[in-house]
This record gives sequence, structure tokens and C-alpha cells, in this order.
Amino acid sequence: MEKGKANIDYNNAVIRIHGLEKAFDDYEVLRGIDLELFQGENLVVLGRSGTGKSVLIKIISGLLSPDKGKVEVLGEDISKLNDRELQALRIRIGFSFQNSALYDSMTVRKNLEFPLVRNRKGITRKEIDTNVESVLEAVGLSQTINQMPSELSGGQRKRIGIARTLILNPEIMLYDEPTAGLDPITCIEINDLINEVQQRYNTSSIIITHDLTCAKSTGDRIAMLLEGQFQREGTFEQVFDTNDSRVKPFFDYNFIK
Ligand SMILES: Nc1ncnc2c1ncn2[C@@H]1O[C@H](COP(=O)(O)OP(=O)(O)OP(=O)(O)O)[C@@H](O)[C@H]1O
Repeated sequence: MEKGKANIDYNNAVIRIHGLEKAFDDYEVLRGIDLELFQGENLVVLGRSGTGKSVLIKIISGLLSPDKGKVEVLGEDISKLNDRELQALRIRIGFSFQNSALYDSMTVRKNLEFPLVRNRKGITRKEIDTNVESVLEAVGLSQTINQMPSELSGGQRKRIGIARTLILNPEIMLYDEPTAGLDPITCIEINDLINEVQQRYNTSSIIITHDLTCAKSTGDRIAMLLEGQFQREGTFEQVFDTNDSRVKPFFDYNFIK
């Protein structure tokens, strides 16, 4: 499906990173990251394995601390937050990890109820049911409500994982390799879902991927991590309009040149 026009507010950055550095022992992974994610935007982050994409996501979510630089998420300087404040901020961020990590012993319904019951004190039974039905409808899987995760396909599990994240109405979505391990048709469905989530929930998202079809179909902007910095950034066409030997193979490999 063609990506619809995104409603992006370029005057409002929900993530603002300046001069971010992070090393492990002598290995400098992030060497001066500057990045903004705008309200309503889908930003795709590309980079070779081991370039620090996951480290970046962990720093944004407060799971790792930067060595240097400033990281502001939803207006909060994360280095100034205590554990309770960090936890409150994390609830406003949805994480879609590679192995959707559903609870195998719980039905789809129970999996979706879990974050609500845990994070929304005082929520009523009726509100829980309405929320569960609404996110299941959003990901196109209403019929699976009473199924167990083991009865779902990989693509369906991925969708339920995304639904479980959406149920808390996150302002920011972080997708870590959303199409990894899925067949091409399911990949297209997941790409469409990422775009539908952007439109329907007005989320701002970072999408980490090696899949350039995913990058092209979901990204309003692409940022490429090279040697610890975002050295190429722009639209898909702008980023790949180069003979740079660090960049060109990504394109050639994905589009079989
Ligand atoms: N907690 C840690 N302690 C030590 N080194 C780490 C830690 N976390 C990450 N690293 C190192 O930082 C580098 C970047 O790792 P990261 O997982 O961010 O890569 P990535 O770009 O996400 O890779 P991939 O595409 O393979 O998922 C790697 O060399 C990794 O070994």
C-alpha cells in the first residue's frame, strides 16, 4: 500500500539528541550523535550490524546512560530523571522488539490486558474490554482474541506484539527490526501496519531495520549510522543517491543489482 501523507509537526521534536557519545571499554560506539524525531514522523535508522542502533534505542529509553551529550525525550532530559520518573516516561514509549515476547501461557486477550492492568490503576472491566477490542481491530486480528500465541503465525504474533504496545497509547513507538524473519507478503503487511499506526494513533516512531523495502515504505526520513554518527540523512532517494562504498551495498543487496 502507498504511504499516506503524514501529519508531521516540524516545530515540535519529541526526541532531541545532541552530541551523544557512548563507549564500551575502548570501543567508541556512538561518536557524536545529533538527532531529532519530529511529532508524527516515521524515522528509519539504518546501519550495519554492531554500529550501535540498539545502544541508541536503549539510551533513549533510559536503559543505558550516555557518556556525553544531551538526550531529551518528550521534553524530559533523561539524565535528570529518577527511577520513578524514568518509569513514567517509559510508559509513554512503545517498544516493538524483534521477538514480540508474548506470554505463551496467556490468550491474546490476557496478553493485551496485562499492560493495562499493570499500568492503569483503577481501570474498569468495561474500559479494559473496549481497549482490547479497539487495538485488536486496529491490527486486524479481532478474531484471534481467545487464541493462544502458539496458534498464531509469526506475522500475527508480531501484530499482537504491536497491539500490546499500542494499548497504552504511546506517544513514541520504537520498532526494532519489525520485518526480520518474516516472508515478503507479511513484511508488506507489517509495513502497512506501521503506517496505519502512525496515522491512527498519531505516533512518532523510530524504525530500526536492514530491510530497505520497509525503510522506503515506512520512512518519512532515513538516517544512516556510519562510524558512530548520522552521516547521511534525508529521504530514501537522497540517502541512496551516492556511490559511497559504505552506503551503496545496502541498496544493491536489497534491490538485487
Ligand atoms: N552492554 C554492553 N556492554 C558492552 N558492549 C556492548 C553493550 N551493548 C552493546 N555493546 C556493543 O556495542 C556495539 C553496538 O551494539 P548494538 O547492539 O547497538 O548494534 P546494532 O547496530 O544494534 O547491531 P544489529 O544490527 O546487529 O542489531 C557492539 O559492538 C556491541 O558488542
